Amino acid sequence: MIDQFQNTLSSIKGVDMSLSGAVQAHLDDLTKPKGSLGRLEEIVMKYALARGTDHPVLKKKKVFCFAADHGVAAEGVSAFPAEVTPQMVYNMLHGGAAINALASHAGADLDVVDMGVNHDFDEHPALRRHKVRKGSANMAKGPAMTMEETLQAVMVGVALAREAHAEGYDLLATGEMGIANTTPATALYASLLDLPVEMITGRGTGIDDVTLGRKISVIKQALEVNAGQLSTPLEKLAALGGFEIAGICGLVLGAASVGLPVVVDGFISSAGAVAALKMSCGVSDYLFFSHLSREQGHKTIMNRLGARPILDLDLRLGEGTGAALAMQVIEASVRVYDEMATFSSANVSDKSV
Ligand SMILES: O=C(O)c1ccc[n+]([C@@H]2O[C@H](COP(=O)([O-])O)[C@@H](O)[C@H]2O)c1
Ligand SMILES: Cc1cc2nc[nH]c2cc1C
Repeated sequence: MIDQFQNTLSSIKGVDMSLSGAVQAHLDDLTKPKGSLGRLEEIVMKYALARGTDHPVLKKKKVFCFAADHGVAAEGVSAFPAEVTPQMVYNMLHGGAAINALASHAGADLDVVDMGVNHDFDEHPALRRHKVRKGSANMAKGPAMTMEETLQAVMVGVALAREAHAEGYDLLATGEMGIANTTPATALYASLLDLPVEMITGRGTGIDDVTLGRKISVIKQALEVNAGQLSTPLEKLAALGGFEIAGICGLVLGAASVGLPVVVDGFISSAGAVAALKMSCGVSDYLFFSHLSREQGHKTIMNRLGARPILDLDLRLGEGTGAALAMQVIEASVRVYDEMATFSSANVSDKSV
């Protein structure tokens, strides 16, 4: 498994920047003052470079919502009980979650991926069954996952990205569902980006002050207990992550390895993406951070990465909701690039006075 993982990393190549001249020339030839479509121009440039063409197409889109449970939930770090994880998976399979509405609005397909939910699910067309274990171990007492489990979960994400590429998808998005998962996500950020725990620990599903204090202590304890096994990004992911976070990390790596752009959802998805970035910096050419989560710390983390998320709507739900919305902005960027007239074709003067 480690060989497959290393092969994935070595197949990630940065984009061919030599295409940027042709893309910029087309953008500047469209009937608008230069640069006046602002970040839409930046977005279509990134999308075109990731796709390796100055005639990019964006038709097929898919959101992967990775679900898992977390042993650290037993420390009382969430406002909701762990049973909500499988209950929300059923809600998604029945079409009743926010991500169902927003993926449908974006014209994106939705796959729910069971990476490690503490429940046995029957087969369902929208459910991908890749359970590694029925929930991670409590990271406050030891590593959340073994190295073998971590690699297995990462390689599930890689395989899903490659399958989507083979099926002709143009753009992928991450999402997640997992009660307590802001706790491992925060521990990962603290370790991967060397950020103070207090500064980046937030209220997740809506915890009170007492629970917030406990959550901070639990994260610090996890960093201490696992201190001996935090040398590489993969070790950090194993000790402090979770099955859905590892799946997201794999989806990002797999997408980058086949030249497919991927839209990263909020606080927890970004942790999987940051793990992938630390494993291979070439990944950044393929990543769109969809939105700035309301979750405390996300702004600090985005600033640390030098990333500017596409949207800022005070979302803090996860599931892939912000990513589905941002897919529509990316699609809008590609459509203006593709559909607008040029100065010469529309007989509009391109000279400013
Ligand atoms: O994506 C976000 O920015 C986000 C921020 C806060 C909470 N969540 C969601 O809420 C759950 C985790 O919150 P918690 O309090 O149980 O750690 C999990 O199911 C996430 O999808 C998601
Ligand atoms: C109801 C509910 C829905 C969610 N969706 C993502 N995380 C969630 C957490 C809760 C509690």
